[in-house]
Amino acid sequence: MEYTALHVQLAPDFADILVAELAQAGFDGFEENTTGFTAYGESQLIDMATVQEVLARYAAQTELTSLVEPIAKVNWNEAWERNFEPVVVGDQCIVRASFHVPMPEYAYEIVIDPKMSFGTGHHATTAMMLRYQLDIDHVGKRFLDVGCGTGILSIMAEKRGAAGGTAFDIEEWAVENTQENLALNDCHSVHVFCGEINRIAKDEQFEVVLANINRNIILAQLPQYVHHLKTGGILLLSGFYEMDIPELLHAANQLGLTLKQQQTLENWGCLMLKKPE
Ligand SMILES: C[S@@+](CC[C@H](N)C(=O)[O-])C[C@H]1O[C@@H](n2cnc3c(N)ncnc32)[C@H](O)[C@@H]1O
Repeated sequence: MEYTALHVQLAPDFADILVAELAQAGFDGFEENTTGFTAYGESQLIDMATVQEVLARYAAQTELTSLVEPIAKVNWNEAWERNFEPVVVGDQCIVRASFHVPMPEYAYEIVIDPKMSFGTGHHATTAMMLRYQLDIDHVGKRFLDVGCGTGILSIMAEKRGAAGGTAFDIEEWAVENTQENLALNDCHSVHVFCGEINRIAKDEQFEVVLANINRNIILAQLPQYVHHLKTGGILLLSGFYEMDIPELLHAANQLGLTLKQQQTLENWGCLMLKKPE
């Protein structure tokens, strides 16, 4: 397998948004440094025309330099061990890697070895999803984790007392990583598969649906999330920008959902929605 590394230097204000756009163009690993970041991805999955368009657009707005380099292999263990600091979410939860010292003083200690998957709690969208998971009742409930990445939201759901759930992702490596991280956290109630939401049985419903993906996928799949959500159930959404909230709320209202809470962090948005009884 061949990989591509894209080294980018730019003003920090633009980094998060650019990372999101590059992720949509096929890059799936990001390593921050003091002047920018390096994006990694499997060469054949990267849409280089889109990448060039995106870089040109950012270069017109801010000082940006970039260098594309083919690389044989990414040593993810080295990359994330260099960069992964434990991250505190709310005041009860810590997300750390397996090589950090245990921190049992936190009510929810989540151990993540992310490798190439998204979802360490460092990203604003994951952090906001986790914060809302600390607010909602999971006890005895079943959940659906759409786009599970590292599996972090499923781990939190089980630690919060959920009876079990289903997690899936379109990326095989994310599914493998979710399975590894579930095992690291002694979570055994989650069924994980590689694929899309249409693989969920038509009549299967969940009390909690978690989807931290992106604006376009959420808008396209919202009817399916609602279909698989039990009445009285909670849908948590993130992965979109603050400016997309009105459009997403409108779509959610059209489908009969009511807004319970909303939050924003670093220009990203997160919604807590309810399917009325
Ligand atoms: C922003 S990450 C979120 C990861 C994790 N759930 C979190 O909250 O940190 C989005 C994940 O969705 C996956 N994904 C993208 N499109 C998808 C789709 N149509 N169906 C399922 N997963 C998808 C990506 O591979 C990625 O792992």
